Amino acid sequence: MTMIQPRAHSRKKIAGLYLVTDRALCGNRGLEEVVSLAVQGGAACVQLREKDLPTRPFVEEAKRLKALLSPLRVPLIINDRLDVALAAEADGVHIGQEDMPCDIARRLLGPNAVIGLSVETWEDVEAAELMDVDYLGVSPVFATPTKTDTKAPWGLEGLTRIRAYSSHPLVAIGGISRDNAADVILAGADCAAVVSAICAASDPRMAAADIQAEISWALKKKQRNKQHLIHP
Ligand SMILES: Cc1ncc(COP(=O)(O)OP(=O)(O)O)c(N)n1
Ligand SMILES: Cc1nc(C(=O)O)sc1CCOP(=O)(O)O
Ligand SMILES: [Mg+2]
Repeated sequence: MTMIQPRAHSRKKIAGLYLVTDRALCGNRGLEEVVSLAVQGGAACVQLREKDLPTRPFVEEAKRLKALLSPLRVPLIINDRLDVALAAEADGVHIGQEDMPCDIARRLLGPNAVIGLSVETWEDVEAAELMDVDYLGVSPVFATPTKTDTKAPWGLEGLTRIRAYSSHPLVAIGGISRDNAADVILAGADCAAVVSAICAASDPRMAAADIQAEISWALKKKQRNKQHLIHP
Protein backbone atom coordinates (compact mmCIF):
# COMPACT_ATOMS: atom_id res chain seq x y z
CA MET A 1 0.00 0.00 0.00
CA THR A 2 1.34 3.45 -0.90
CA MET A 3 1.48 5.75 2.11
CA ILE A 4 0.96 9.44 1.39
CA GLN A 5 3.43 11.34 3.54
CA PRO A 6 2.03 14.55 5.02
CA ARG A 7 3.98 17.65 3.94
CA ALA A 8 6.17 19.04 6.66
CA HIS A 9 4.73 22.50 6.06
CA SER A 10 2.25 24.40 3.89
CA ARG A 11 4.21 27.50 2.94
CA LYS A 12 3.08 29.53 -0.03
CA LYS A 13 5.38 29.19 -3.05
CA ILE A 14 7.10 32.33 -4.35
CA ALA A 15 7.28 32.42 -8.16
CA GLY A 16 6.76 34.79 -11.06
CA LEU A 17 6.47 38.54 -10.50
CA TYR A 18 7.23 39.82 -6.99
CA LEU A 19 6.29 43.43 -6.20
CA VAL A 20 8.34 45.26 -3.55
CA THR A 21 6.60 48.45 -2.46
CA ASP A 22 7.98 51.98 -2.29
CA ARG A 23 5.48 54.42 -0.80
CA ALA A 24 7.26 57.53 -2.14
CA LEU A 25 7.29 56.21 -5.71
CA CYS A 26 3.54 55.48 -5.57
CA GLY A 27 2.94 59.23 -5.22
CA ASN A 28 -0.57 60.46 -4.62
CA ARG A 29 -2.16 57.27 -6.00
CA GLY A 30 -1.53 55.63 -2.64
CA LEU A 31 0.23 52.40 -1.86
CA GLU A 32 -2.84 50.17 -1.70
CA GLU A 33 -4.09 51.34 -5.08
CA VAL A 34 -0.72 50.63 -6.70
CA VAL A 35 -0.53 47.20 -5.02
CA SER A 36 -4.04 46.39 -6.17
CA LEU A 37 -3.26 47.42 -9.77
CA ALA A 38 0.01 45.48 -9.76
CA VAL A 39 -1.79 42.33 -8.61
CA GLN A 40 -4.43 42.82 -11.31
CA GLY A 41 -1.50 42.99 -13.75
CA GLY A 42 -0.04 39.71 -12.49
CA ALA A 43 2.12 40.31 -9.40
CA ALA A 44 2.05 36.99 -7.53
CA CYS A 45 3.67 38.14 -4.30
CA VAL A 46 3.93 41.51 -2.50
CA GLN A 47 6.60 42.69 -0.08
CA LEU A 48 5.72 45.65 2.12
CA ARG A 49 8.99 47.58 2.44
CA GLU A 50 8.82 50.59 4.74
CA LYS A 51 12.11 52.11 5.81
CA ASP A 52 10.76 55.21 7.58
CA LEU A 53 7.33 54.33 8.91
CA PRO A 54 6.91 54.08 12.71
CA THR A 55 5.75 50.73 14.03
CA ARG A 56 2.04 51.43 14.48
CA PRO A 57 1.31 52.81 10.98
CA PHE A 58 3.54 50.04 9.59
CA VAL A 59 1.35 47.41 11.31
CA GLU A 60 -1.84 49.15 10.15
CA GLU A 61 -0.62 49.24 6.54
CA ALA A 62 0.40 45.59 6.75
CA LYS A 63 -3.06 44.63 8.03
CA ARG A 64 -4.76 46.56 5.22
CA LEU A 65 -2.58 44.84 2.63
CA LYS A 66 -3.20 41.45 4.23
CA ALA A 67 -6.96 42.04 3.97
CA LEU A 68 -6.55 43.07 0.33
CA LEU A 69 -4.25 40.21 -0.70
CA SER A 70 -5.50 37.27 1.33
CA PRO A 71 -8.75 36.70 -0.67
CA LEU A 72 -6.64 36.82 -3.85
CA ARG A 73 -4.25 34.20 -2.41
CA VAL A 74 -1.31 36.53 -2.97
CA PRO A 75 1.30 36.19 -0.20
CA LEU A 76 2.26 39.26 1.80
CA ILE A 77 5.90 39.42 2.90
CA ILE A 78 7.14 42.06 5.36
CA ASN A 79 10.58 43.52 4.84
CA ASP A 80 12.94 43.45 7.85
CA ARG A 81 10.36 43.42 10.65
CA LEU A 82 9.40 40.15 12.29
CA ASP A 83 7.21 41.92 14.83
CA VAL A 84 5.16 43.58 12.08
CA ALA A 85 4.84 40.26 10.23
CA LEU A 86 3.52 38.61 13.38
CA ALA A 87 1.17 41.48 14.25
CA ALA A 88 -0.40 41.53 10.78
CA GLU A 89 -0.40 37.74 10.35
CA ALA A 90 1.57 38.21 7.15
CA ASP A 91 2.75 35.20 5.17
CA GLY A 92 6.39 35.82 5.84
CA VAL A 93 9.37 38.09 6.16
CA HIS A 94 12.30 39.16 3.99
CA ILE A 95 15.57 39.27 5.87
CA GLY A 96 18.84 40.96 4.92
CA GLN A 97 22.32 40.03 6.09
CA GLU A 98 22.15 42.65 8.86
CA ASP A 99 18.61 41.76 9.92
CA MET A 100 17.23 39.14 12.33
CA PRO A 101 19.04 35.77 11.94
CA CYS A 102 17.00 33.33 9.85
CA ASP A 103 16.92 30.54 12.45
CA ILE A 104 15.41 32.90 15.02
CA ALA A 105 12.90 34.17 12.45
CA ARG A 106 11.92 30.57 11.66
CA ARG A 107 11.52 29.71 15.34
CA LEU A 108 9.33 32.76 15.97
CA LEU A 109 7.25 32.65 12.77
CA GLY A 110 6.83 28.88 12.58
CA PRO A 111 7.16 26.25 9.86
CA ASN A 112 4.51 27.69 7.52
CA ALA A 113 6.01 31.18 7.22
CA VAL A 114 7.82 32.20 4.04
CA ILE A 115 11.33 33.41 4.84
CA GLY A 116 13.44 35.12 2.18
CA LEU A 117 17.11 35.94 2.66
CA SER A 118 19.26 38.44 0.72
CA VAL A 119 22.57 37.11 -0.58
CA GLU A 120 25.17 39.76 -1.35
CA THR A 121 28.37 37.69 -1.48
CA TRP A 122 29.41 34.16 -2.39
CA GLU A 123 29.93 33.45 1.33
CA ASP A 124 26.27 34.38 1.90
CA VAL A 125 25.22 31.92 -0.82
CA GLU A 126 27.26 29.10 0.73
CA ALA A 127 26.01 29.81 4.24
CA ALA A 128 22.38 29.91 3.04
CA GLU A 129 22.62 26.35 1.73
CA LEU A 130 22.19 25.00 5.25
CA MET A 131 19.41 27.39 6.20
CA ASP A 132 15.67 26.77 6.30
CA VAL A 133 14.72 29.60 3.94
CA ASP A 134 12.21 29.67 1.07
CA TYR A 135 14.14 31.78 -1.39
CA LEU A 136 17.33 33.79 -1.82
CA GLY A 137 17.05 37.44 -2.87
CA VAL A 138 19.95 37.86 -5.32
CA SER A 139 21.01 41.29 -4.17
CA PRO A 140 21.38 43.20 -6.51
CA VAL A 141 21.41 41.66 -9.97
CA PHE A 142 21.86 45.12 -11.54
CA ALA A 143 22.75 48.46 -9.95
CA THR A 144 19.69 50.56 -9.19
CA PRO A 145 19.00 54.11 -7.99
CA THR A 146 16.16 52.73 -5.83
CA LYS A 147 18.65 51.22 -3.34
CA THR A 148 22.24 52.41 -3.42
CA ASP A 149 23.67 50.87 -0.21
CA THR A 150 24.25 47.54 -1.94
CA LYS A 151 27.31 45.43 -2.64
CA ALA A 152 28.56 44.98 -6.23
CA PRO A 153 25.88 43.72 -8.63
CA TRP A 154 25.94 39.99 -9.38
CA GLY A 155 25.08 40.49 -13.05
CA LEU A 156 23.55 37.70 -15.12
CA GLU A 157 26.76 35.65 -14.79
CA GLY A 158 26.62 35.80 -11.00
CA LEU A 159 22.98 34.78 -11.03
CA THR A 160 23.79 31.77 -13.22
CA ARG A 161 26.62 30.78 -10.88
CA ILE A 162 24.30 30.94 -7.87
CA ARG A 163 21.68 28.86 -9.75
CA ALA A 164 24.26 26.16 -10.45
CA TYR A 165 25.23 25.95 -6.77
CA SER A 166 22.17 26.69 -4.67
CA SER A 167 19.20 24.44 -3.98
CA HIS A 168 16.98 27.40 -2.99
CA PRO A 169 14.54 29.21 -5.30
CA LEU A 170 16.08 32.49 -6.50
CA VAL A 171 14.43 35.93 -6.55
CA ALA A 172 16.37 38.43 -8.64
CA ILE A 173 16.19 42.06 -7.51
CA GLY A 174 17.68 45.37 -8.62
CA GLY A 175 17.20 47.22 -11.90
CA ILE A 176 14.60 44.83 -13.31
CA SER A 177 12.13 46.06 -15.93
CA ARG A 178 10.26 44.65 -18.91
CA ASP A 179 13.51 45.01 -20.90
CA ASN A 180 15.52 42.51 -18.85
CA ALA A 181 12.96 40.42 -16.89
CA ALA A 182 13.23 37.51 -19.35
CA ASP A 183 17.04 37.66 -19.17
CA VAL A 184 17.09 37.22 -15.38
CA ILE A 185 14.69 34.27 -15.56
CA LEU A 186 16.75 32.61 -18.31
CA ALA A 187 19.92 33.27 -16.29
CA GLY A 188 18.51 31.27 -13.38
CA ALA A 189 15.97 33.26 -11.36
CA ASP A 190 12.59 31.73 -10.50
CA CYS A 191 11.12 35.10 -9.75
CA ALA A 192 11.79 38.78 -10.52
CA ALA A 193 11.32 41.39 -7.79
CA VAL A 194 10.48 44.87 -9.03
CA VAL A 195 10.10 48.25 -7.31
CA SER A 196 10.34 51.34 -9.54
CA ALA A 197 9.29 49.80 -12.86
CA ILE A 198 5.86 49.22 -11.26
CA CYS A 199 5.52 51.71 -8.37
CA ALA A 200 6.66 54.68 -10.47
CA ALA A 201 4.86 53.61 -13.66
CA SER A 202 2.04 55.82 -14.92
CA ASP A 203 -0.03 52.64 -15.35
CA PRO A 204 1.10 50.10 -12.71
CA ARG A 205 -1.34 47.44 -13.94
CA MET A 206 -0.01 47.59 -17.48
CA ALA A 207 3.59 47.76 -16.24
CA ALA A 208 3.08 44.63 -14.13
CA ALA A 209 1.31 42.84 -17.00
CA ASP A 210 4.15 43.65 -19.42
CA ILE A 211 6.81 42.36 -17.00
CA GLN A 212 4.72 39.30 -16.13
CA ALA A 213 4.37 38.46 -19.84
CA GLU A 214 8.17 38.50 -20.19
CA ILE A 215 8.57 36.31 -17.09
CA SER A 216 5.96 33.79 -18.31
CA TRP A 217 7.57 33.59 -21.72
CA ALA A 218 11.00 32.97 -20.19
CA LEU A 219 9.72 30.39 -17.67
CA LYS A 220 8.04 28.47 -20.50
CA LYS A 221 11.19 28.65 -22.60
CA LYS A 222 13.24 27.33 -19.67
CA GLN A 223 10.76 24.48 -19.16
CA ARG A 224 10.94 23.56 -22.87
CA ASN A 225 14.75 23.59 -22.75
CA LYS A 226 14.67 21.29 -19.70
CA GLN A 227 12.27 18.86 -21.42
CA HIS A 228 14.49 18.88 -24.48
CA LEU A 229 17.47 17.88 -22.32
CA ILE A 230 15.46 14.98 -20.82
CA HIS A 231 13.89 13.83 -24.15
CA PRO A 232 16.21 15.13 -26.91
C1 LIG B 1 13.28 40.04 -2.64
C2 LIG B 1 14.22 40.93 -1.92
N1 LIG B 1 15.54 40.73 -2.08
C3 LIG B 1 16.42 41.54 -1.44
C4 LIG B 1 15.95 42.55 -0.63
C5 LIG B 1 16.92 43.44 0.11
O1 LIG B 1 16.87 43.19 1.51
P1 LIG B 1 17.95 43.88 2.46
O2 LIG B 1 19.29 43.45 1.97
O3 LIG B 1 17.63 43.57 3.85
O4 LIG B 1 17.76 45.42 2.19
P2 LIG B 1 16.45 46.29 2.51
O5 LIG B 1 15.41 45.96 1.50
O6 LIG B 1 16.00 45.96 3.89
O7 LIG B 1 16.92 47.69 2.37
C6 LIG B 1 14.59 42.73 -0.50
N2 LIG B 1 14.07 43.70 0.28
N3 LIG B 1 13.74 41.91 -1.15
C1 LIG C 1 14.69 46.74 -2.26
C2 LIG C 1 15.90 46.42 -3.02
N1 LIG C 1 16.82 45.52 -2.58
C3 LIG C 1 17.86 45.44 -3.42
C4 LIG C 1 19.02 44.60 -3.18
O1 LIG C 1 19.93 44.62 -4.00
O2 LIG C 1 19.01 43.93 -2.17
S1 LIG C 1 17.73 46.40 -4.76
C5 LIG C 1 16.24 46.98 -4.23
C6 LIG C 1 15.46 47.97 -4.99
C7 LIG C 1 15.12 47.49 -6.39
O3 LIG C 1 14.45 48.53 -6.98
P1 LIG C 1 14.22 48.63 -8.53
O4 LIG C 1 13.34 47.53 -8.93
O5 LIG C 1 13.56 49.98 -8.68
O6 LIG C 1 15.55 48.61 -9.19
MG1 LIG D 1 16.56 44.41 5.28
